[in-house]
Amino acid sequence: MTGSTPSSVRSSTSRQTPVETLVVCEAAGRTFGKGNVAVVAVHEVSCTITSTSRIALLGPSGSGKSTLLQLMAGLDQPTSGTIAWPAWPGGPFQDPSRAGVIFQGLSLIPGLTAAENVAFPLLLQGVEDREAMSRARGSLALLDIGALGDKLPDELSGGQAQRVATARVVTSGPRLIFADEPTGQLDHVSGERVIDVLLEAAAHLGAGLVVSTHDSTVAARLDEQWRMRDGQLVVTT
Ligand SMILES: Nc1ncnc2c1ncn2[C@@H]1O[C@H](COP(=O)(O)OP(=O)(O)OP(=O)(O)O)[C@@H](O)[C@H]1O
Repeated sequence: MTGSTPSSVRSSTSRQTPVETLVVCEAAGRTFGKGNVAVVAVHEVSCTITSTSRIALLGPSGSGKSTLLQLMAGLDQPTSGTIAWPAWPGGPFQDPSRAGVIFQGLSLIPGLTAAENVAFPLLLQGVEDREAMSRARGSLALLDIGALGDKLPDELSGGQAQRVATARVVTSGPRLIFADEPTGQLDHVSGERVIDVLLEAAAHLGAGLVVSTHDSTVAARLDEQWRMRDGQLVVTT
């Protein structure tokens, strides 16, 4: 992206640390259900995410991308194998300054405006109201939706809500950013903008970034393209 570092991100502490291992999956698997109805969503995946990882996760619908992201974010538990977060032995759980997830579906808090939704994790971190709202509005502007700060989630289109969710994650300054098809509902220009913001935030925060996508143009923006098929990570380039 041309231009300066996001102000909302810039105001977070800059982390110029060496490469750090953030997630280690060892033969991790996730099976839903039991017996005849069991679905193996993720099968024996071994991989490592570091603070400099910029990974696109590709694969057909149902291949296990979302499930793997949820496992790596600590939002779900493997039914086989292990997942570890060396920097946080207790896991990144529920801490927006550790891991941030941009979900596929709607994840905004209904009663809060777009700006309040973005500011919310900052308030939880103890940032003062005015500062939190200012940083929230800065992030919304960065994603070209600065005019929507006072709208409620149900007044937003799917693509606008997706960008608010992106703003919320990058503003809270996580060390791991997981984005599940963050450009799925966006036109090309808006999608490029979202990827710009994610890459800049990851660089500034020293955060590992994993983006699941069906869009090869989006995938090409990331350093590595990982492919999933039937729950397995089949190619890592
Ligand atoms: N909570 C669940 N209960 C039962 N099955 C599930 C659950 N979540 C996912 N699955 C199944 O696990 C498999 C992998 O799903 P997942 O959502 O991870 O795929 P995906 O690659 O992200 O798909 P898409 O590209 O469509 O988002 C699918 O067969 C899906 O139906």
